[in-house]
Amino acid sequence: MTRTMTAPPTLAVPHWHLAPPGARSGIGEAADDGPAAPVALVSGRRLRPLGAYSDSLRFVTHQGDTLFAAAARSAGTPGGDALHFDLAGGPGPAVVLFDPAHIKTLMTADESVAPSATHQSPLAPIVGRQSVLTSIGERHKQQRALLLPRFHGRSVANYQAGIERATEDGLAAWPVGKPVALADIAQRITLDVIMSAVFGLPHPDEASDAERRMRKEILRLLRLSTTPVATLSQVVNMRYEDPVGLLKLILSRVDRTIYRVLSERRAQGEAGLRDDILSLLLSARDTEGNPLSDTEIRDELMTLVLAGHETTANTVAWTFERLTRHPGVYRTARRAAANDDEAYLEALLNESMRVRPVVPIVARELLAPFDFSGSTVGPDVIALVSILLLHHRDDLYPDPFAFAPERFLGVRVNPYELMPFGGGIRRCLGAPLAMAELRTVVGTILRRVELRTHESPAEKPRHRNVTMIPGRGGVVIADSIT
Ligand code: HEM
Repeated sequence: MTRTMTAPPTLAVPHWHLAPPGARSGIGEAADDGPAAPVALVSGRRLRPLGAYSDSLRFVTHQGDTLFAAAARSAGTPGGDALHFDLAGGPGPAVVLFDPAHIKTLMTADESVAPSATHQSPLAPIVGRQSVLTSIGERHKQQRALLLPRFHGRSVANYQAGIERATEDGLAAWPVGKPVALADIAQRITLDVIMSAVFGLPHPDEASDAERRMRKEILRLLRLSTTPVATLSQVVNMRYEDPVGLLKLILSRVDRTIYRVLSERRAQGEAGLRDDILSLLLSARDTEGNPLSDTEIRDELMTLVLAGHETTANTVAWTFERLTRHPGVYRTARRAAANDDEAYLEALLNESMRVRPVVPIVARELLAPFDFSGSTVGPDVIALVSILLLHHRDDLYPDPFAFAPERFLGVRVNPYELMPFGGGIRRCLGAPLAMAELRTVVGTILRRVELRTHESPAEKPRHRNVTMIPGRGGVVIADSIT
């Protein structure tokens, strides 16, 4: 991608997602000369617990608006290519990065000085502390090495038939002529795919009673997590490593069903071993020959099921939320899908994940001082990579708020300029599976479903745990399905 600089920013709307296609973000301006001075996003001014909590809540619920406004304010000032803040009740002092050079420094740093901070994320109390997502160091390396082969190359090809079957089922259940939240339809598809990868179920109908109950409880957990009470519970849980309050109550129901599935499979012994991830975990041994405990397996399963389906489903929903508001792009995409134009489909998915990254932020812990363009940051600071801001830099993406898949045609993507799957040794484990699902689900919908385009305002992004999802689930109306 080329860097070009033009006029000052014109993002004159209260919410970033309503910015017109020609608006500039202001992010990516060269700094004036002068000593680098970190720019405060939230100052230490408000030290009263209530003020701190309202800042935390605003950051959780309006992350994009907060960051875009702060980044535009500081753009072009010395040190303005990073934002600093400190939210009491949150992770403590933090720096927000959105410059590819800073991000590369961070992502390629040794894990001993910049480990993942996922164990402090809102997901940690839910998935537990022993999973590939939340562990660090040697344990993370082992967990990742164990699981990686299941999410790469040939293994993903093995899931293809399941992805196609789940997509067919999803289309069959889609009512014509009625508004539907595409996230719901896509979620059923991606949940089926990940459940069969994890639990080896050829079809949901063939699941045992315990497995069906577990699926139901997981769906209930997801539905509850969209409510305002859940957002509040998320803020409350930021202070604790283990779940408390409402979250604890909800999780204990889900956990009971997971442990029931585990004991069912353990009881089946050799006969219970299938070609699935649960079997892999049940037969795994650590360096001393000990099997994984039930809690360790539970944490891993919960991680894979949660990380593995909601993200993908909401990427499908965002893709069509954008397409139905851009009739010209939608027509081009349908033609491309009908002609099996894989390059266009890939560019479309890149553009969709650029403008609406479902995981808008990833975190690392700075255990040593880091130099970001002359500002020394750390130790003991959380570095948050704002994927959302990175993806809207004027210098990398001219007209950053426009939805233009062709910008990615014939372009070799730089991994520090487009990073919907994060980066470094913590890059999304399931990215190849996610891409396979997205190609099939988005491609099939483009080919077989005629969607009504419309001019209603963009859906408001809603922040749920670590994800940014379409506020209404990506509402679309199918005029016909063939
Ligand atoms: C479009 C869909 C998806 C998106 C946008 C996405 C995004 C991400 C991101 C941003 C991270 C954090 C990376 C970092 O810290 O640098 C991550 C981690 C992870 N994702 Fe995904 N993901 C998707 C689908 C999946 C799927 C299908 C799975 C399947 C199991 C999965 C499993 C994981 C796991 C296990 C991790 C933790 C990796 C580690 O810490 O080593 N994700 N994902």
